[in-house]
Amino acid sequence: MKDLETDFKIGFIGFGLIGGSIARALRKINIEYYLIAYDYHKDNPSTDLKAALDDGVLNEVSHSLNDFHDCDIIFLCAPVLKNIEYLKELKLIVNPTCIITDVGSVKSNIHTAVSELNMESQFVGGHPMTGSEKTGYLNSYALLLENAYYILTPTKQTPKDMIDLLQSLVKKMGSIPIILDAYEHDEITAAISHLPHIIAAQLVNLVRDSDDETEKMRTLAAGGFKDITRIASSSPIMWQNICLTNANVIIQLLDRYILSLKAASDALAQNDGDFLYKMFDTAGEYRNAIPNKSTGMIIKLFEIYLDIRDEAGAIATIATLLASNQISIKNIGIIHNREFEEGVLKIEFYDEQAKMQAVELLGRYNYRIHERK
Ligand SMILES: NC(=O)C1=CN([C@@H]2O[C@H](COP(=O)(O)OP(=O)(O)OC[C@H]3O[C@@H](n4cnc5c(N)ncnc54)[C@H](O)[C@@H]3O)[C@@H](O)[C@H]2O)C=CC1
Ligand SMILES: O=C(O)C(=O)Cc1ccc(O)cc1
Repeated sequence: MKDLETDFKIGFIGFGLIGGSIARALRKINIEYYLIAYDYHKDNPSTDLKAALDDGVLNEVSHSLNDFHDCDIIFLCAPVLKNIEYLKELKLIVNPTCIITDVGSVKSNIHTAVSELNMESQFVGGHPMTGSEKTGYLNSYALLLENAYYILTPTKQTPKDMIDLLQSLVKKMGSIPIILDAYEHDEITAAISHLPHIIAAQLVNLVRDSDDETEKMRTLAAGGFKDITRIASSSPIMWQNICLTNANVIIQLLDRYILSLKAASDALAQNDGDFLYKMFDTAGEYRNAIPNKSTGMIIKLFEIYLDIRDEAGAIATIATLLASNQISIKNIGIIHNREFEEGVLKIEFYDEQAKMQAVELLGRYNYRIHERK
């Protein structure tokens, strides 16, 4: 087995937010790695993959899986049902020493497929516990992986040197590797990830169906609603695949959740103040104890809120000030609903350093700045 310093050839099948972020992180680890991605679009080549070639993140884009025959590692980064479909073909192509890993949000299904294909000696399941509702290479960035837990689910037959190598690579990407059993993984992620995505989607659908043609609900939707429904903007195909492949575990939790909602409804009907108080109190206590910084499934937002004068050119002045100090803005916009956020202008930066520089600069110009803790 090669060590991490050598010139690996690393393949990607599926190259969006997660595949792109991993490739960017690998490129930072070792400029010599040869990174190749599969383009499954037969007719019109993917613009994302072209961009990655132009950026120097990828060395090669190929329409043929045969070009992956000499890969040292292959990352499967497509929707979970698609990842499984590639195993059979890869088995006929790759060397037995090639580590095949995936990044899918469900693990037991791919382990079952790997075992049926007798590929256990070269497979290690993977799942970076980080991400966002955004998709595609253009939204990817190496720092996405930093300080995030990265779950690895080796099989009983995965050689130790393959597990060690992948663990080292994960660490070098800035993530924190954790080894878990595939079934345990699926129970945990059903509760903390899969169920919340269903709840967020159906809550948004409920509001959408309750709104009338004046769309007051949509207009007035406040911070709390937006906080708990951000993930409703996630990729429909990705979440359809996740739900279909972890259905049994999700159903059990969903049924318990429905009972808990019924209990809340009964408490309201019975004017049961004790129940309602306890419901909010226990939830708040647990929620407040979830680590807020650096690790876990929390996307890192580098944003600030500013009070600005409601006059022409106010935003342009700030944008110019930042640009002339080489501080790039990722997003900028007025917050019309001030129920939650203080300040009316929201500015998002690419990283913590840019945010700190902006805070310092705008502070010097006497802008009132609010940071969300
Ligand atoms: N989005 C997130 O926050 C996280 C996603 N994951 C997992 O990562 C995987 C990829 O998700 P993202 O990168 O977020 O999605 P994405 O939508 O950004 O990227 C998926 C990529 O797969 C490609 N693709 C679709 N069908 C394909 C096929 N048949 N063959 C080859 N490529 C195909 C798409 O063109 C796209 O480039 C999924 O399995 C998901 O469960 C894991 C952790 C976090
Ligand atoms: O956007 C978020 O907060 C997420 O929950 C991202 C996410 C999506 C899927 C995963 O398997 C892991 C993380």
